[in-house]
Amino acid sequence: MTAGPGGGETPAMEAGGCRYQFRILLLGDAAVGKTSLLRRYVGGALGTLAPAPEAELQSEPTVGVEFYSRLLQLGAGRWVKLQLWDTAGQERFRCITRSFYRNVVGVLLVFDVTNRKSFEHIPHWHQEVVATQGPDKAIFLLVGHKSDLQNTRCVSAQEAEELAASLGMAFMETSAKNNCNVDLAFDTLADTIQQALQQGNIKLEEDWGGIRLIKKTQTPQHPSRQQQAGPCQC
Ligand SMILES: Nc1nc2c(ncn2[C@@H]2O[C@H](COP(=O)(O)OP(=O)(O)OP(=O)(O)O)[C@@H](O)[C@H]2O)c(=O)[nH]1
Repeated sequence: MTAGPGGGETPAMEAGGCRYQFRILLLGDAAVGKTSLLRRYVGGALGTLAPAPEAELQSEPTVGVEFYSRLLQLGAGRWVKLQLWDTAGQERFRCITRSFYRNVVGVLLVFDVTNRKSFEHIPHWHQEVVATQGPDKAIFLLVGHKSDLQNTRCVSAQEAEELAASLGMAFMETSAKNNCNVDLAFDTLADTIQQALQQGNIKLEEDWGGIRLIKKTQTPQHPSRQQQAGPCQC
């Protein structure tokens, strides 16, 4: 898989078009690193973020939901637009973030490997989405973030893998600081969604925004970031 910057059209895009849009949500407790992970992924497409000094990672708590996008080539000239929704982990924004659960096809459930509570809350985050969407609608990936902090880790990879297996999803560790597995996490989720779509396990539905067919003219001009307090209308 290769990723494009979301800007200028490549020959592959011209040939294959950007046919699908996958909506992907990042969920997890406050300060687990969702925004940093997402910015690293979107920034990586532009080639502007080399492994960064820690100061570049720091971000203000997310207010409501923030939107990003990135183009991704899944092979054979097939491009998808990933619409990436970064949610606030703070409880006071929960009513806003919940309104976004229904129209997503992919969810990165993020915990901080140095924060046990954030790991223990993962089944709750998972259940919130499943209760809104019904089972087997969204594809989940469990992400143990801040893997660079080995000395203060309090969740082992093995127990995270066991939790992921019990919830029927894959598990991966990432670090925005070291740029470890960041692309791999998003690309793996997108690839799994694409396969589910091809196999008919996930279907396009008119009244569901998780996957959309989009025209070439609707491809994003730049990786973008917007902030909204209500559901996206596009
Ligand atoms: N060591 C380390 N710190 C990180 C990493 N990713 C994020 N952080 C730090 O973790 C803190 C929280 O990061 P955010 O990206 O704002 O976390 P968030 O989950 O988006 O937080 P909310 O918006 O409040 O839900 C910041 O101080 C980041 O610098 C990482 O990979 N390694």
